[in-house]
Amino acid sequence: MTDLYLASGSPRRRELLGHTGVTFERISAEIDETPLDNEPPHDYVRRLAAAKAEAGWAVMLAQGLAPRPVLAADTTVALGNVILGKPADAVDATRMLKLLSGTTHDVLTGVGLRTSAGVDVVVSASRVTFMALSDAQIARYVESGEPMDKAGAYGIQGLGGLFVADLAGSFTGVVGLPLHDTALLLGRHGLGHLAG
Ligand SMILES: Cc1cn([C@H]2C[C@H](O)[C@@H](COP(=O)(O)OP(=O)(O)OP(=O)(O)O)O2)c(=O)[nH]c1=O
Repeated sequence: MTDLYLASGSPRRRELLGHTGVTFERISAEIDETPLDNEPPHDYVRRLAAAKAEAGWAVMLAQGLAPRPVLAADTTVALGNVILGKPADAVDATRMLKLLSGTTHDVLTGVGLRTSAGVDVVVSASRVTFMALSDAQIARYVESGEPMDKAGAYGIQGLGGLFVADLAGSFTGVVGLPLHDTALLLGRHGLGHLAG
């Protein structure tokens, strides 16, 4: 029997979730990802992870699907209190990469699990240090197209990994679904390899 629904369009999240030992189906859940005025990044990812899980739960009910827990996640890059989401275009990606060049930033991933008891959220926080990037290196990277669907305009699992001089935290959290924290969250609800 299927354990849960994954409210995410991200192929990376689908692949990572498979490692936790749950069986799942995908469900769509679209939400407004605009940060509130002066919203701290930690509060923002927590709110979005919960909202995505709630949105998935609402879709499940509206479509009359079999009731199951709904898992969702949100990843954001934070430079201090500045939230860097997915770049709007190549110019925006270039702006973000210039901000990250030669600095250390936080990558926060919130994971929400909506059950009939409510929504349970965990946040994984990692610190990533970038090498100093030249304008030519940034231009070539933006040209590759890799930054476009990723928070902070880079993918640590791809070419973006070349820029990462140091990582403290969860590699899978940076990619979009922290395996350890997600498995513990699922385990608390009796699901997956870390249940019981
Ligand atoms: C920093 C970083 C982000 N990312 C990705 C993870 C997320 O997919 C994306 C941030 O966008 P999100 O809004 O978290 O997720 P999404 O829109 O891709 O998918 P969903 O349907 O679940 O809402 O950035 C990487 O793949 N590698 C990285 O190194």
